[in-house]
Amino acid sequence: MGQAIGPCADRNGICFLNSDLSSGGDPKRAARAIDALRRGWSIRIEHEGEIIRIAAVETAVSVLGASSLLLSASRAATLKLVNQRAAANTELPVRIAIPADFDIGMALAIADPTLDLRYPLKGPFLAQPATGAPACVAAMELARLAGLLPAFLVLDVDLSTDDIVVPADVCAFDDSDNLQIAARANLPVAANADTEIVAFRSPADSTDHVALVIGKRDSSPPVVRLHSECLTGDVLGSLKCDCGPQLHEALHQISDAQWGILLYLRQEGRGIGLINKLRAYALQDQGFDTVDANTRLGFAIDARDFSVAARMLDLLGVHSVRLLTNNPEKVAGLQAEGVEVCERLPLQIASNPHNAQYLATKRDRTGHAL
Ligand SMILES: Nc1nc2c(ncn2[C@@H]2O[C@H](COP(=O)(O)OP(=O)(O)OP(=O)(O)O)[C@@H](O)[C@H]2O)c(=O)[nH]1
Ligand SMILES: [Zn+2]
Repeated sequence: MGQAIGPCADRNGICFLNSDLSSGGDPKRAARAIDALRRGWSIRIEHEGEIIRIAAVETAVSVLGASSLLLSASRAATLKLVNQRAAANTELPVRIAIPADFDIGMALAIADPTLDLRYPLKGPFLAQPATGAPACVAAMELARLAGLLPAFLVLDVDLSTDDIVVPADVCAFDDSDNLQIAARANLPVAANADTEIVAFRSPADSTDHVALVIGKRDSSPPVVRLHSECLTGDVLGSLKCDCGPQLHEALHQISDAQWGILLYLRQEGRGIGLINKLRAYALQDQGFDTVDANTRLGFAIDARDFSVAARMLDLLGVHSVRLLTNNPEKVAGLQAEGVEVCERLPLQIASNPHNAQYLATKRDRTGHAL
C-alpha cells in the first residue's frame, strides 16, 4: 500500500515528533491561529525559544518580508528538490529560498499541485538545512485544520503582535475529551420516523457533529455507522464516490435492525476539508487516484481520527457496536478508543462508471473490504 511521505502520514505528526507536545496545549491559541491564517494574516509559531513567522501562501496578499517558503515533504518530493535528502530529513516539511523575481503568483504556482500542468517549468529549488521541525510540522497541521494548502511564506520575525502558538496548542485543538451533548430532539427521517437527532459540541473545536439514534433502544449492541461528511456525495448526488448511496443504505439497514445509530462526522474529504478535497478532485481529473491526490497536496491519505466517534458513543451510553463499514481503520480506530466492535457488517454499494476507479483504489490501496 502506498504511504504518504512524512509526518503527515499520521495526523498526529506533531505529537509523535515529541510526545511532550501532546499535552498541556491551549486550543484557544490554535483556534486564533487558524482564523488568522484563513484571513491572510501572519502568525508566529514558537518552539523552545525559536520563533518562525508565517503566512499561508493561499491567502497572503503579498510576499513582502518573505525570506523562504515552507512546503510539505511530499510537495518538496514532487518539485524534485535536488538536495532534499542531504539538506533535510525527507520525512519533514522543507524550507526553500525564495527564487528571484518572486511574487505571489509564483508562490501559488509552487504551492498548488493543481497548477502544475499550467506552470510546468519551475525551479530548480534548493532545500535549506532543516531547523525547527516541531514548529514546521505544526504549521502543516494548522493548514489542514484551516482547510488551506500546506504551504507558507516564512516572514522575517519582527516586533509584530501576530498571534503566537506553540505546537502543543495544535495537538490540543481537536481533542474530543470535553465533547458534550448540546441539544437533542425528535427528527423523523425518511428511513424511520422513530428517530432522534443528538448534537455534540466541544469547547476546543468549532465543528458540530451529530448522531441519529434510530428505532427502539434495547440492551443489544446497536448497528452503528460512522459516516464522514461528503457535501458533494451526500447533498449534491455526486457520482464520483459512494457516500450518498452509503448514507441512505446505512439509514435503511439501521432502521431494519432493532435499533442503531448513525454518527454524521464533520470530516469532509477524509479530514482535509471541502476545498482541499476539490483540489484532490482536480488532480484526479489529471489522472491521479484518490490516494496519490491527497499525498500530492501534502496531506495524509486519510487524515481522520475516530476518537471523536468513540466519545460520542460514550456520551450516548454505547460501549459495544455492530459496525457498518468496509474500512478496517474505522474498526481499529474505535477499538483503540475502548469501543468493542462485536461484529463488522459490510456496506456494499453497486458501482457506476464514475466511481468504479475510486472503489477499486479503496480496495487495492487503503485495504477496504470491497
Ligand atoms: N480527500 C478525499 N476525500 C474523499 C474523496 N472521495 C471521497 N472522500 C471523502 O471520503 C469520506 C468517505 O467516508 P466514509 O464513507 O465515511 O468512509 P470510508 O473510508 O469510505 O469507509 P466505509 O465505512 O467503508 O464507507 C468523506 O469524508 C468524503 O468526503 C477523495 O477523492 N479525496
Ligand atoms: Zn463522497
